Amino acid sequence: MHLVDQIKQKAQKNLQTVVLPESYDERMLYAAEKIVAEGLAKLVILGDPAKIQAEAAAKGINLAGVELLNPADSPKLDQYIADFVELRKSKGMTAEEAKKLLTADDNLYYAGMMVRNGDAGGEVAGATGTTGNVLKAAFQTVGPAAGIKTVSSFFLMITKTPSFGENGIILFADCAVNPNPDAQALAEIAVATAGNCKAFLDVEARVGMLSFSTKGSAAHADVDKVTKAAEIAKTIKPDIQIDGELQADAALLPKVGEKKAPGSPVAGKANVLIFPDLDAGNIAYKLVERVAGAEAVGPIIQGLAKPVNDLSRGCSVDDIVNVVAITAVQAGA
Ligand SMILES: CC(C)(COP(=O)(O)OP(=O)(O)OC[C@H]1O[C@@H](n2cnc3c(N)ncnc32)[C@H](O)[C@@H]1OP(=O)(O)O)[C@@H](O)C(=O)NCCC(=O)NCCS
Ligand SMILES: CC(=O)OP(=O)(O)O
Repeated sequence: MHLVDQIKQKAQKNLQTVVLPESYDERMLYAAEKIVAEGLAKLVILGDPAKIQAEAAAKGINLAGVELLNPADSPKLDQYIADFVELRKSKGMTAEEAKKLLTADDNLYYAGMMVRNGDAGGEVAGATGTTGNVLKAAFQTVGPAAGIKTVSSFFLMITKTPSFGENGIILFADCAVNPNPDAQALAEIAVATAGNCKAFLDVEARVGMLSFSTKGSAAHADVDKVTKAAEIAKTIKPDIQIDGELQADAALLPKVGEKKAPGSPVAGKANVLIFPDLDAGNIAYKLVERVAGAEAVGPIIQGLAKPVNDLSRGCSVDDIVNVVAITAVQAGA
């Protein structure tokens, strides 16, 4: 069964509530109709209910079964304002500023406080909002899970070539959050993504730490960062199967892996690819999606205390449905 269908089945068996703040993006309303029809999650959509209903009616979208909630009219608003002021008091947060953020048109902070307070199990946004804005709101409301220093992200890249990764599926990280991770952060990204490889694919990760060099073929500080990150990852998780630095061809193709990195436990069969920075990760996922025709599911955020997941502004309705299903599964885990 296709991975996305497996995830959807899990979501259907344990119905969770997901909040969608971006009612002002019509793709969210089309996705909501599908999510309810497929029984993937209970939904709360934030915004002016009259406006949302009018938009849905004009487009022939059926929102029966979806809760519509205007943050400005919510009985929880005052409690959320007080909680947010307390949460951000060391940053000088005032009640006035908190109210402004929690009733802002993007609804991102209100959605985050719903997740923080358990009024929704998870959140999906980013069809309209930039990743930076979605993440800032999530960091400030939900925050990192205990013990996590580096929140990051991964994509499930479902390629058309079964010989790559795990039956064609490869986890790419970090493609959305950390612009320029140092060796420690890169190691934490690798370890977190290896954990999600096991969680989502039920197989042990084989992590390729990517670079423009394989096993010393080039000498540069950027290469040193990647080799150091691989070493740090082994100290965080001694049983992790990880190798680097590796070029992408050495990580993915057995023949090239044998030639460039003989004896590597990962070369030629990596199912997790860790990119050295966000330039590489974000550009790579978009090229593999758009040029090679892979399905790119994500970005799935890893390391937050509760699930908040992002989207690309170029997402389709089905992309939203898929990420909501993943969020619901995470919320129910
Ligand atoms: C994610 C991002 C917005 C964080 O920026 P920032 O300026 O640190 O944001 P904030 O200051 O609002 O951060 C809020 C808190 O989260 C923390 N934080 C930021 N990034 C973090 C990370 N990766 N892991 C854990 N905590 C993080 C901050 O330290 C801050 O903590 P504090 O409030 O206790 O001081 C920024 O790194 C970014 O824009 N990343 C690129 C996003 C992007 O454009 N991706 C490409 C498209 S997908
Ligand atoms: C994940 C991502 O790249 O998002 P966007 O395309 O919206 O910048």
